[in-house]
Amino acid sequence: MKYIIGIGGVTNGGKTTLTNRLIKALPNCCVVHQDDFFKPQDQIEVGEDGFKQWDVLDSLDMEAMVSTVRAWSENPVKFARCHGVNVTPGSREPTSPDIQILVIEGFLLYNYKPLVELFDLRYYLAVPYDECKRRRSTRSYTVPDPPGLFDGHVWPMYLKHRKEMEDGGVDVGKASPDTNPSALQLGFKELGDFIPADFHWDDAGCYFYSQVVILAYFG
Ligand SMILES: Nc1ncnc2c1ncn2[C@@H]1O[C@H](COP(=O)(O)OP(=O)(O)OP(=O)(O)O)[C@@H](O)[C@H]1O
Ligand SMILES: NC(=O)c1ccc[n+]([C@@H]2O[C@H](CO)[C@@H](O)[C@H]2O)c1
Repeated sequence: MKYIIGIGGVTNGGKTTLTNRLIKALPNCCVVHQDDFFKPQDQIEVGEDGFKQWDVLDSLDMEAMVSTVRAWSENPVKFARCHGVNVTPGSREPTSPDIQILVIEGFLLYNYKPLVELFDLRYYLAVPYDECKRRRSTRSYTVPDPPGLFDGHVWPMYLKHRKEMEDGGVDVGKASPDTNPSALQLGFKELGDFIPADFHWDDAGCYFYSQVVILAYFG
């Protein structure tokens, strides 16, 4: 059985942190980071606002990203071995099936149709504006943020893409893992098995951890 899990959401929402937890805890688990598909700096357009437009789909080679995901789908075992992931053969017993997992982590996973339809599970991490801005101000990317980028470009693009995703009907939230067979097969009845112990599942169907809200869709 193959599963593709998306860890999407806002910049500095904790996607990499959660992804690193998941890949340690899950068997036969490969990872794809969307940030590895940024185009070279000289190909990033400068907007009318004067900022390089990093936080848009055009700044990413999404075709190459989808090809990478397809390469995993065609032969997960070969992909895992090529990427140094230890492969444990599962038994053919239904109770312990042969499971291969791909975790895809990134800030714009659910706005590109050829990618969005490949996920079996979608997570979306969100943090409030103040916390996001604070975290971002401590980060140093390969190309450092110029003054004003967060308010002038990063946050407005996050809001725009989130709205597009929601308007487009991409479901990232409010489904209970208790009712979904594919989540159960992965052992996701209690997500806390895989992520920090102080996560909790609230009545509205969202996970919380520290300031992070996790919306999860079990498709
Ligand atoms: N649950 C959490 N509670 C508090 N702080 C967190 C949590 N998860 C991550 N952080 C902190 O938030 C910052 C961003 O985390 P991380 O790099 O995982 O985010 P990200 O979503 O992958 O960011 P980006 O993709 O924009 O680079 C780090 O300083 C990390 O220590
Ligand atoms: N990784 C990079 O090359 C890079 C360069 C410039 C900006 N960023 C930022 O990364 C975030 C997604 O993780 C986006 O908000 C980009 O602004 C990344």
